[in-house]
Amino acid sequence: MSADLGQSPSEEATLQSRGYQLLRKLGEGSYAKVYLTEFKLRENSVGESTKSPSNLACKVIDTVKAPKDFVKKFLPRELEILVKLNHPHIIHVHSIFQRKTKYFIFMRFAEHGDLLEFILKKGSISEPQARVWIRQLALALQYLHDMEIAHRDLKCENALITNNYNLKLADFGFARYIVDCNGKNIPSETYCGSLSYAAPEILRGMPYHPKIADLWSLGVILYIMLNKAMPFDDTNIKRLYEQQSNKRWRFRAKFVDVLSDQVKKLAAHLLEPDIAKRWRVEQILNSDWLAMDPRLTQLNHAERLAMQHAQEERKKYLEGRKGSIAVGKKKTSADEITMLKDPKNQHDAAKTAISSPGIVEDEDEKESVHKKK
Ligand SMILES: Nc1ncnc2c1ncn2[C@@H]1O[C@H](COP(=O)(O)OP(=O)(O)OP(=O)(O)O)[C@@H](O)[C@H]1O
Repeated sequence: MSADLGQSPSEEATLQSRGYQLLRKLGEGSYAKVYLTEFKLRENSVGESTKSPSNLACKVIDTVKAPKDFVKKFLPRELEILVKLNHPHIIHVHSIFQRKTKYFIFMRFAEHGDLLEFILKKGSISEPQARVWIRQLALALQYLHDMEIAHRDLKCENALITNNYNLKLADFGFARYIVDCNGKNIPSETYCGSLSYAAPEILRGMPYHPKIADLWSLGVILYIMLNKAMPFDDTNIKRLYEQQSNKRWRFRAKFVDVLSDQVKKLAAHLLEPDIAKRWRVEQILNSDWLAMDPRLTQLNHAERLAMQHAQEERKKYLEGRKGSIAVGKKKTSADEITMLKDPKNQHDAAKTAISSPGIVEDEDEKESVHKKK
């Protein structure tokens, strides 16, 4: 057993025969561990690698170690949603395997880790950089919401940063479809995610609109980016709710004078306790703040393609729920492995992007990016 990697020799051998080798642990969540992985594509008849190895991240979920509720309810939803997503600002899932009690989700490796780690290491985010990243998250959210999916766990730890300083939304462990097959809204009743990012309507404990609650969490992320601090004291739920409802938050003294009125306005409209008044994703994308960088007012090719994809997927979903994934139902023999998402036969919206004049291009994504100096 490779203790650090939590792998048995047979598991290691099975993954290696498919070209995957776990290298080291990158992070850990409630029921999953994430590892840096080397992937060697085997293409010729004698099984030799014809391409240089690439790095991926692998999220390993052991259903034996997770609670029943998670395995029966949340994990199947996460897998069902992951296989459908294809957006330049959502972490690209390369392949998904099941072997015995474990699920292996191989995805793009984000070299600069998550946004929380980044802020803790490098400090608060400059306003121009926050503008690029909030736009990327807002577009990812618009895509999900167009597909009638709510994320329900938006937080800095679930926003990953690539080598080119692009932000990718990750972790769909609490995501769910929010309409039934007739397109009727199903309000959420389960409290999900992290308290610090939870909207006041969730804390009230009543059924809530998950799309609107996602926008509150985005407001918390915006605040954290700009202040390197949390907007509210969350050590006591009652106090947290009271602060949220009475808009008792402010920008830190050392930032308040340097931040633009436009970003302050956006933060106030997202951290808005009244759900009827809280800004929707389109209002963020059309805000004066984003327009301060004219390059960010246009969609690039990949972003436009992804929007079309969302409409098609929404239609398919409403026509009938196809291809839902049954977790843990199938018994597999020692070396048998079930493939839930194949690395082949995928088109990657992120790789079909074209450039816009004046925008710094990413090697494989060609998105808007401001480099952190
Ligand atoms: N693709 C990736 N590249 C680099 N690091 C990653 C990647 N995916 C996840 N991580 C790291 O692993 C951590 C845990 O991943 P993830 O949030 O998917 O697990 P989780 O068990 O669902 O977490 P949680 O309990 O918070 O919901 C992330 O916060 C991040 O630091």
